[in-house]
Amino acid sequence: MAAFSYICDSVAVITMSNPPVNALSSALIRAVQKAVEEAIGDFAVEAIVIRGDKGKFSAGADIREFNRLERGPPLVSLIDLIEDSKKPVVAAIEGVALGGGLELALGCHYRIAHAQAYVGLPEVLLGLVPAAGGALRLPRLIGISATLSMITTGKYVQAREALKLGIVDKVVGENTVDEAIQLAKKVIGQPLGSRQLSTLPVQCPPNVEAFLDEAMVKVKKQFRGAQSPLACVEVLRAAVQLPYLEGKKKERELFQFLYTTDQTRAQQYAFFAEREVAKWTLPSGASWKTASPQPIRTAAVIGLGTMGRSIVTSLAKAKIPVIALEQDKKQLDIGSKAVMSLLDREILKMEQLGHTEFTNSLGPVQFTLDYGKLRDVDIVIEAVFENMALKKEIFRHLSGICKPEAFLCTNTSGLDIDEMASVTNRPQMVIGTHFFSPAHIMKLLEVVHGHYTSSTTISTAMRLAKMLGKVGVLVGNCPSFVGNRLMRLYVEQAVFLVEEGSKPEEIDRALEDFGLAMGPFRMMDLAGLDIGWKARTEIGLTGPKLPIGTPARQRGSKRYSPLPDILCEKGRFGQKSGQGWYKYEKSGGRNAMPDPWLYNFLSEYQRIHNLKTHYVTQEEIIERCLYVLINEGFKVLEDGIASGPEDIDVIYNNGYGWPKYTGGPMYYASIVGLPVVLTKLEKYYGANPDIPDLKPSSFLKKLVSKGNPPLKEWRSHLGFQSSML
Ligand SMILES: CCCCCCC[C@H](O)CC(=O)SCCNC(=O)CCNC(=O)[C@H](O)C(C)(C)COP(=O)([O-])OP(=O)([O-])OC[C@H]1O[C@@H](n2cnc3c(N)ncnc32)[C@H](O)[C@@H]1OP(=O)([O-])[O-]
Ligand SMILES: NC(=O)c1ccc[n+]([C@@H]2O[C@H](COP(=O)([O-])OP(=O)(O)OC[C@H]3O[C@@H](n4cnc5c(N)ncnc54)[C@H](O)[C@@H]3O)[C@@H](O)[C@H]2O)c1
Repeated sequence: MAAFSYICDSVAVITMSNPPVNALSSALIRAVQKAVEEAIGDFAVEAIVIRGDKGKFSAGADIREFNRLERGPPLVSLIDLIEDSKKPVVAAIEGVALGGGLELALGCHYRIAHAQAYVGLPEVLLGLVPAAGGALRLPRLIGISATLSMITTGKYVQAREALKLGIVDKVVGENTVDEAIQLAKKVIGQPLGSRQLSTLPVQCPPNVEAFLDEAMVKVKKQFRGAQSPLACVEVLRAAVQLPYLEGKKKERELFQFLYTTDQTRAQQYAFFAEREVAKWTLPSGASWKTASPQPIRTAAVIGLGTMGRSIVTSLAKAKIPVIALEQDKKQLDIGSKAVMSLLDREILKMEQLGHTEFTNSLGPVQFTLDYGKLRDVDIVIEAVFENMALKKEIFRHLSGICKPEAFLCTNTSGLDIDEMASVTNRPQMVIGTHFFSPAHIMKLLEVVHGHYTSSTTISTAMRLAKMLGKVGVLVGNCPSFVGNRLMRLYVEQAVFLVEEGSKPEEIDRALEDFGLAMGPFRMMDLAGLDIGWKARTEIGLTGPKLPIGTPARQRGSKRYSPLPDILCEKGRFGQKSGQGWYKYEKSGGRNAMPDPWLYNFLSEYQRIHNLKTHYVTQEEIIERCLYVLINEGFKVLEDGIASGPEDIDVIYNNGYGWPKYTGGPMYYASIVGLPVVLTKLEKYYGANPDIPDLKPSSFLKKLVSKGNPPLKEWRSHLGFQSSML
């Protein structure tokens, strides 16, 4: 840990060093402060350049220090010291300048960035507000509107966009530090007043108060339930209404308030959980440290339906050349048009952000019907219909065609990976890569490890996730894997509650108020009710394979609701057919409206089946839908399908619209308290003995009997004997 300096001509170059991301720990802040003071006091120095070691400026305040009691020197006074310097200070930004890192750069008088660098104020993603002057200096530099968009979303802005916005003064392709030294030399002796951002007026739109009121309404709607985006708007209001020094006080107050909330603790947990899951380990001892990923230089995707087309786009965005294959000319034409339109949209987005060279930097896509073209690719991702016989036929075929080193992946939502692997000549190189829709946007990749899958294959699939900018989570092979296995029970519980007297919109509202991006009924309507119907028909839960005489609302000894099947039989597939659990303005419409037809239909259904309805409270909706999901999470841990609660939380936070500010379902359970979750499950199971999924899992019971240990200790109570990983 050091901030070391050298003098080049009359320019002192101060390097911040705290691997791996030069986080501004107390020790680093102290070291930089000392180096800056020395440079300011040194007669031989006429200008200063601040840079980060190993190609990274700084990822901001050291989050690992957040929970420590002792505090180092404040970052705020270091930044003030830099801004007040009479000698010009230039930030040479390589890699990242995030949070406190960007705030430090904003304290510098000039900023030069490498073309590949990113800047941003992502504090909101940790449940905080920028608190080292970022939300006060940035609007003085780029205006309220652009600052609002950056600090409420926490988005990372690439150098060229940062240049367009005015955050940096220059973008360079190479030698960032040399360029910064040249600039520093050039500006020696020039007045710095206009470069000291805290002294400038805030750039406001005409009716700024109305603008901020409107922003508050929008942010409340967009980030339902999250506190920190609202605090970001408040901080901007302070920037507008108060002189800089008073604004600083307000910024500090808001930070200190947020700092004590459950939301920030949950979001920090979620941040570290995402890093934790990348460090996979198998009971065999193989791990992310020992296994070597193989290079992925080329890829192929089979099937260009909903998923295939967005997987191709995701690969192209990561600059990986792709061969896209379909079953016949008609599907190939449809699929290739869809891919080209997705790629065009990506290019447009990037051009709008100032990336003129982006067009050349998408991976090339080649469309074909010819399997022979797949001979030399490094990896194939199959995304055809969810049908085992078809998938096996394709895997058998690929096995004969692809080079022996090629990895064979399936995007199945939940079919058996081992069964597919068994028909190939390389079962150790077969793996599930379960993308989420739309694959070029959603951050999650569930990496499904089969019985035969080698550690090299796992390592390569996890590397693929990283190359695509996704979070890869390694899970074991069981029907529906982790995400969908839990989701099925949650959705089923919601449907049971409709049978019992609730309405789809009441259930959606309760769960959306809890913070989920979309309630279960709107989600089913969006995804298409026919998908689940097809799957249930295939396994004989409904349709012609269902044995004659099976009671309508029972399968074996378990309760079953035929409601979704009946809606499909009536052609109500959701948005695509203009009606499902809701009605829509037209087929393909998105505006979900409660449907009086459904109310009549439900009353009739309840009458026919002689169902007693009751008033379903918001509390019951939340508890039954979420606790059944959490209970299954404990079973997944018990079965060794996920290696820890963090894996489940990362899956839900990134693939299912779970509100990150509650940390994820397992973290949420730990906050509610496991004894509470257990008691409620016992109560609901007692009232519904025909819903065995409500029966508390033995792992949950074990944890309660061990005194409700904190989440980070759960793994130690698991043992590895049942691990499927
Ligand atoms: C009134 C009081 C005043 C307070 C002042 C407040 C100042 C400010 O406003 C608050 C902040 O800056 S809040 C901060 C705002 N900043 C952010 O939110 C930035 C968050 N960071 C990121 O977005 C990504 O990590 C990067 C894009 C930097 C690198 O991505 P990548 O290349 O894919 O790599 P990776 O795998 O992601 O990370 C590698 C390792 O680095 C670790 N680590 C990372 N950042 C850290 C940090 N700040 N700290 C500590 N550690 C940090 C990470 O855990 C991992 O460690 P491991 O032991 O190996 O597991
Ligand atoms: N739709 C989702 O939200 C989603 C999410 C995750 C995973 N999945 C899984 O992804 C897979 C694909 O799902 P989808 O929704 O994209 O299906 P889809 O029906 O939209 O597309 C499947 C495509 O595969 C093509 N295809 C069929 N047989 C083929 C063959 N022999 N050779 C080449 N192409 C062939 C079809 O022409 C079609 O274009 C399924 O396994 C599904 O379970 C779907």
